[in-house]
Amino acid sequence: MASEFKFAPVETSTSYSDILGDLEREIRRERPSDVLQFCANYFNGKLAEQREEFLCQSNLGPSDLSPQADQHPHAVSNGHSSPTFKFAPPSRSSFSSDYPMDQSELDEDEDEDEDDLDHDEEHDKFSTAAIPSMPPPSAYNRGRRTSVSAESIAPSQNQDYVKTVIPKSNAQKSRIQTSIGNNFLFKNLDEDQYNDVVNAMAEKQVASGTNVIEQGGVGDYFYVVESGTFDCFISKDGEPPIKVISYEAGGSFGELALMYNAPRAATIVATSNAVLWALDRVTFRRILMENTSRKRRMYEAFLEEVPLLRSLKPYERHKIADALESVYYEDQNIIVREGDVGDSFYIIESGEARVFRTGADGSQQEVNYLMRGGYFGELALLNDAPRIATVRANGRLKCATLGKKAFTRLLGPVLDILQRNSENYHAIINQHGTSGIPQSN
Ligand SMILES: Nc1ncnc2c1ncn2[C@@H]1O[C@@H]2COP(=O)(O)O[C@H]2[C@H]1O
Repeated sequence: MASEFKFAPVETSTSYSDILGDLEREIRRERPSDVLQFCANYFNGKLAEQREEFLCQSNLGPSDLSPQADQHPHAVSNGHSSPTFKFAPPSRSSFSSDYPMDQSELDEDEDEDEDDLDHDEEHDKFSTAAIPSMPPPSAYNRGRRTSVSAESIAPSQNQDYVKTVIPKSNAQKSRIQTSIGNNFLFKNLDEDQYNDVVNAMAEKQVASGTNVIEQGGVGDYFYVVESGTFDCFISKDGEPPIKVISYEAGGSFGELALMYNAPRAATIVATSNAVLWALDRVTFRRILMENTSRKRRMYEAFLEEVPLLRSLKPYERHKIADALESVYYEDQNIIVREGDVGDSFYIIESGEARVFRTGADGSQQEVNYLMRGGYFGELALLNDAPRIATVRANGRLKCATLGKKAFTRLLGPVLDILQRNSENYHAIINQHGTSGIPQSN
């Protein structure tokens, strides 16, 4: 880890009122819709210029500030539809691309130096016609934190917030509605919050092969996919980038850097021409962050314990956490009924459930018993077939549930385990003359 580099103050003849005068002129000229964000970016730009000036004066190059940069691969853009890479390394030693920080670090981090905003080259990578104009991005000091505070750290407590409003046609609004309708992060918004989010979103047309986010860059936007596909790559310790996940319509990415004031944890590349809705950092933090981090924290420990999900990477479990809903049942309540159409998958958070099948003589036979961490309801979803068993609460029961779409999208990596286990059910069927029963683990 590089030792912290301290900037010596640069002598400047610019007075406070000159600075404010310049800013005032810029604001009149640019007429930004988000004045606060514009000011934050403006001062960051100034700060970067000042530091560059200092670098020139002291004959330091950026690599002197970020010594790891040269040790990492910088693959070259080929400009075609295949992904292009240009990775910059995360600059914080505490940062891990699996998951940047835990909550205590987050709190500490927030107390310590609040939000910071650097400009990023991301703005220049695709059409930003719908995004309020920003000062030119600075390539300086990538991924390194500056201490310009852009917005409150406790977003919900910020009363002075200036809302971002990007005018939209009804057609655009309805496209946003469709895009975020399947995304769990937008569930439970009240009407005002929903309107604020729709108003703040900016449409971005992205050409295939574009790096929308670059690992190590600074977070400015959270993205929801309207159409097209994206791949996510992580590069670690000079090794070749590894593809960790793909996104399609309704998917979202880019939340981590905004939540944790951390460098971008991964590179996201468009694998087809695509349309994104970009939500600025201030609006994301004010409206979506609290709920997202609360849900991830809530399910984190539990999902780690679920045997089925053990092989998943932490980030894959976080995506599942975003999509989960907890449901409660009283003793003897039926959760799924044999013969019904299945639309949900269940993991037991607490309590117990008993599984029954109708035997050849029409009687109910108990065929399985499930406890915390056990799962059921996957067969109907996997096979697009009616439920083959009834599951009943044995005492009070709490389940975390995933709908069919989320199940298909998020449990892809454990599909082989699910299928293997379902073959075990068939062995049970053949042995006992009953149809298959979901196995707990
Ligand atoms: N395994 C992963 N680790 C970290 N980020 C990931 C991972 N998989 C997907 N991502 C997404 O990639 C995004 C890169 O930008 P962010 O760090 O802001 O947010 C990140 C996540 O939304």
